[in-house]
Amino acid sequence: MIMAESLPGKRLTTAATMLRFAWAADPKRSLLALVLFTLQALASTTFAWWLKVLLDAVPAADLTNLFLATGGLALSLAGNTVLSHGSNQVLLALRERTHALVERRMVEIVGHTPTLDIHETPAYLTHLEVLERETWRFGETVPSLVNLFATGIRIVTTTALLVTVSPALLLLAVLGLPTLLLSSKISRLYHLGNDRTAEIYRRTAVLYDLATKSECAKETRLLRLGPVLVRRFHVEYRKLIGVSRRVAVHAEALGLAGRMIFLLGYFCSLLLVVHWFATGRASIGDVALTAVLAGQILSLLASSAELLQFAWRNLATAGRYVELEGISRQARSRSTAAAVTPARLRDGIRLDQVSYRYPHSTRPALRGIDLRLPAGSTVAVVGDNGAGKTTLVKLLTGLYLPTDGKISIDGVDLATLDPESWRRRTSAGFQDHARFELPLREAIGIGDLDAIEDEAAVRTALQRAGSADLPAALPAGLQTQLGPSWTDGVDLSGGQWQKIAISRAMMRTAPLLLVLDEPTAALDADTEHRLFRQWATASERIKDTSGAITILVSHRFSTVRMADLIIVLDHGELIETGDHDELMARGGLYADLFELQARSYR
Ligand SMILES: Nc1ncnc2c1ncn2[C@@H]1O[C@H](COP(=O)(O)OP(=O)(O)OP(=O)(O)O)[C@@H](O)[C@H]1O
Repeated sequence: MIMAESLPGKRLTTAATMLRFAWAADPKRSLLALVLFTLQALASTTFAWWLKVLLDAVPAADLTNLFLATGGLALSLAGNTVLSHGSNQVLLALRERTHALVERRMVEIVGHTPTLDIHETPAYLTHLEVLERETWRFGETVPSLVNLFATGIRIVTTTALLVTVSPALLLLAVLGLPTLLLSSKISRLYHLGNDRTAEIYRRTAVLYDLATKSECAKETRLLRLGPVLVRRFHVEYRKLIGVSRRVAVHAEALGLAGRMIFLLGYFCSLLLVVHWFATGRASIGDVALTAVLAGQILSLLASSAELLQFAWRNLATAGRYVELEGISRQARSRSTAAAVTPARLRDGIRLDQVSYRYPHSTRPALRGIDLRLPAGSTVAVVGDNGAGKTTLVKLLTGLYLPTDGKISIDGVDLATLDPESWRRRTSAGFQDHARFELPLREAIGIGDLDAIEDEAAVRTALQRAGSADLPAALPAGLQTQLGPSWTDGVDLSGGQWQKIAISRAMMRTAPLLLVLDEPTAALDADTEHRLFRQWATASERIKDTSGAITILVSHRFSTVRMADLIIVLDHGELIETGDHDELMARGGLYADLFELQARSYR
C-alpha cells in the first residue's frame, strides 16, 4: 500500500493532484489567492525594511528618511490588513468550492468502481473514513503553498537584514532548522494517528447507528441494549481521545524541543550584540534591530513549521484520495480494452478452476470451481451457510474478479468484458437488498435506468415479481415516497421491501443473467415456489432469443428441485452438480439435505 508520506515521489504527484483540484474547482479564485497571498508576504517584508530605515535614521536625525520610513511602515501595515481581509474571503470561497468538488469526485470514484474492493478492504475503508472528515484540506492547497513560499521569502529577507549587523547572526537561521525538520516528523505522527483511530471511529459510528437507527430500534429496546451501547460508546470515545491526546503530546514535545533550540540561539545572539554594544562594536540601532528581527525570525519559523505540518497533513490526506482513485481507475481500465457483451448467449457461462479469497482472508471462500452453466438454463445453488453461494453469484455478476482461474461468457473472459456492458445485461436481487428511499416508481425503475420513466415497464416488473397489488396498498400508488426519514414518506414491511427488490430485478426484460440470491427469503415458501415457476417458464420462453441463465440461491428444496441444474457447494468447493433426480440417485449431500427438509414437512 502506498502512503503519501513514505514515498517522496508520490508526494509530488499528490501535490500536483491537489493543485489540479484547486484549479478545476475555481481557476479565477486560485489565481487571485496566489496574487493576494504573494502581495501580503511582500507587504510584511517591506515592514521589516522600513523599520531598519527608521532605526538607522533616528541616531543620524535624518528627517527625510524618518518621514519616509513612517509613511512606509503605515503603508505596509495598511496593505497587510487590507490584503489579509481580501485573501481570507477568497480562501473561504475557494475552500467551499474545492470541498464540493472533492466530495463529488469521491462519489464518482466509489460509485463508478465496478468491483467491491473499496468497501471490503480495511485500508481503503480507512482512506474513505479519513477523507470524509478531511476533504476540506483540499481547499487549503493554494493558500498553504503560497503562504509557505511567502514565509520562506520573509525568512530569507529578514535573515539578510540581520546579516547587515553581523554575518555571525546567520547562525540564528541555522538554529531554526531543527524546527523545520521536525515538522515533517510531527505531521507523520498525526498521519499514523489517523490510521490508528480510523477503526475506533468506525466502531463509534457502528455503536451510534445501533443506538439511533430505526432498523435496530426493536432489538436494542427488547434486549435492553441502551446502557450497554452508551457504555461501549464511552469506552471507544475514551480510546479515541486517548490516542489523539498521546499523538498531540508527542507532537507538541517535538515542536517545543525545536523551538527551545532556537530560543537558546536567540538569547545568545542578543547577548552577543549587547556585548558588542558594550565594547563599542555595535550601535544601539543594531541592538534594537537584532531584538526585533530575531524575534520576527522566531515567529516566522514557528509559523512555517506549522505551515509545513499543515501541508504534509494535506498531502497525506490527498495521498489517500490518489490511492483510491488509482484503484478505481485500475478497476475501470478494464472497460477500455474491453470486449463487448454478446447480444445473446449461445454456449453459456464457464468457470475454469475459479477461486476467490477475500482481501485479508487467509482461507479462500471458493476453491478450484470447474463448472458449465448452459445458455437458457435455470440453475439453483445450494449449500450450508458460508459455503460460498453469494461469493459465486458476486463473481458471476462481476462484483469481484476471481483471484485464480477464469470465468468465460460464451468463450470470452469476463475479466476482459466491459463491466458496463455486462451490467446492462444482468439483473440481480439479493436478500440483503438496499432500501432505496425514493418514490416507489423510481425504487423499482432504477432496475433498468433506460426505462425508469416508463410506468408500464414498472407495472410489468411488479407483475413478474408477483407484486402487482403493491402500489394499491400504498397511499400515493407508484408515486408514494418510500422511507420513514421523509415527512410524507412511508415505511414498509420487510416483505414489501423485498417485493420491491425483486421487482427491481425484473425490470430488465432480456437479461443474459438473472441472479436471485435468496431474495424471496422473507416471502412464504408457496410464493417463492410460484414465482420461481413463473420465472422458469418465462426464461424457457426467451431462451431461444437471449439464451438467458437464471440462477437462484435458495435453502428451500421445493423450489430448488425445479431447476435444470443444481450446484452443491460445501466449504467453498463444488461437490455435486446435476438435476434433482440425478442428485437424489447419487445419495450425496444434496439427497441428505433434501430428505432432512422433506421429513420436517411431513
Ligand atoms: N466481505 C467478506 N470478507 C471476508 N470474508 C467474507 C466476506 N463475505 C463472505 N466472506 C466469507 O466467505 C465465505 C463464503 O461466504 P458466502 O457469503 O459466499 O456464503 P453463503 O454460502 O452465501 O452463505 P449464506 O447461506 O449464509 O448466505 C464465508 O466463510 C464468509 O465468512
